[in-house]
Amino acid sequence: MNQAFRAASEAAELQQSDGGKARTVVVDLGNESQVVHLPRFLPFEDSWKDTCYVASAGLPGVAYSGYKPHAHSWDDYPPLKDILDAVRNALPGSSFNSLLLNSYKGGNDYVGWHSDDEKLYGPTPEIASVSFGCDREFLLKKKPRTKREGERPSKRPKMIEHPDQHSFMLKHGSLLLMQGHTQRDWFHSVPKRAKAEAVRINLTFRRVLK
Ligand SMILES: O=C(O)CCC(=O)C(=O)O
Ligand SMILES: [Fe+2]
Repeated sequence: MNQAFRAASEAAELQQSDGGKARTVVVDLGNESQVVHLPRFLPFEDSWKDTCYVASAGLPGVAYSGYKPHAHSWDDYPPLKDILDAVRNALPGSSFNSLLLNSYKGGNDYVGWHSDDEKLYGPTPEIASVSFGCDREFLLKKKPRTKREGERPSKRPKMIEHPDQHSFMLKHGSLLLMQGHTQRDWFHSVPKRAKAEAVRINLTFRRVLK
């Protein structure tokens, strides 16, 4: 048995001493070949980093919810750069220069109501959201109406009434674009869903102003 196998099977024994809960399986394939399977090598809760931030060089740092993510370079993640290129091709004229990756390990992972209205995205941020993995619902809810600076009361009755809630099922490979005053006037969220068992990865491409 070579060194790597020995290390793996020792780890397997360790796991098996855990009341058999980890269900490590060591399969002797014969002829000095074997496979060791540790389904719970890392605890499910913290086996994967939940977020990752990628940005072009020279941009100011991003901070949200008291969290200041380290800015990785596009060269660190060539597949993410490829997706950025695909998004740019699909949306000519767009100028995304950063990306926030969120992973949802299952239906208990969620993003509460918020808007991405940080100053560094400017007054009308364009945000392109690409989803992979488990389908999850994405909700939009209109913010309570407050009178904006310099706004005069309108005398004309509103002709078009728009609904103040929307729901989108974001499927694997989908693209959702938030534009205009969506961040100023709307909240969005991805609520918990008991039935969503599989992992979902969401990428939001944004433009950080210099
Ligand atoms: O996961 C999603 O679809 C949305 C994520 C989001 O709202 C965010 O990263 O700000
Ligand atoms: Fe968001």
